[in-house]
Amino acid sequence: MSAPLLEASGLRLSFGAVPALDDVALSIWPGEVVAIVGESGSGKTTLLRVLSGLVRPEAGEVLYRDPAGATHPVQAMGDAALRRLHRTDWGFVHQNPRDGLRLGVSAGGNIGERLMATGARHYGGIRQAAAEWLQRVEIDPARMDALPRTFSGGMQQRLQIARTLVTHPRLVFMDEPTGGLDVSVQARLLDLIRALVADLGLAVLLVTHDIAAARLLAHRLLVMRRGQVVEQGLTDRVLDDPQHEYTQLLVASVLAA
Ligand SMILES: Nc1ncnc2c1ncn2[C@@H]1O[C@H](COP(=O)(O)OP(=O)(O)OP(=O)(O)O)[C@@H](O)[C@H]1O
Repeated sequence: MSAPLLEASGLRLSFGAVPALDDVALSIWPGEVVAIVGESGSGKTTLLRVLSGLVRPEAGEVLYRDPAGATHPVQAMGDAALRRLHRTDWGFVHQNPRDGLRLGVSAGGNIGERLMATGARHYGGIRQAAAEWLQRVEIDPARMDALPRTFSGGMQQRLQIARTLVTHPRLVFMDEPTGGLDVSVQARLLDLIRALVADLGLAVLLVTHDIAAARLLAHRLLVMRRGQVVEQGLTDRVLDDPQHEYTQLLVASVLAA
């Protein structure tokens, strides 16, 4: 009955002699969390950027299905339509919160701005929603008027997540959302992401080199190596019974670490 939110096929992109994407296909359904794992340089971030329309592939197609069920080739969308999509039905959580936040705007403003971009106008209502979202991501609403630069790295990342989710996107792209944080902070953030994803029924495309994070969050895994998907399947199947030699190495190196 349901159909994929996003369907990609035949994606290719090279940087010089390096094939960052080599005939990649992928679909994601509503409410599904798909992790893209692989070593550094395997093409994960490039794939996320192509899927979200930020970078154009040399070949292949990405189809976006809107809430009414109509499909649109992402690469043919104009800049304005793509920007609107990124503010409404899609969200993007960057590894570095500074890439997803406005540092000169208060914490509440960072959340409120997204709501205003989707048409909210009532100041009291926007402030109320911002306070609720701060609470939801475990930031004291009393910090509403503080600037994000006065926040710790973990708090900034939680604020970026609140700013992204406040407009209830159906699909969220996450690029190493816990990268660069202390291990204890990572664990707490992963738990928070897991709870929010389940509560909101979000579909998430998660890029990570952290197999434990993929195991915790993802229903399905894609393993990338040198621009190709070498293995994919349900998370537990791939991690407990890896078929491809490279996946076996990846899993073994984590277990040995
Ligand atoms: N803008 C660019 N210019 C030149 N080469 C690039 C560019 N972006 C990516 N590459 C190359 O494409 C390949 C894939 O890079 P990508 O960043 O997608 O890998 P990744 O799996 O996300 O790695 P990491 O985990 O280190 O972020 C790498 O060899 C990288 O050096």
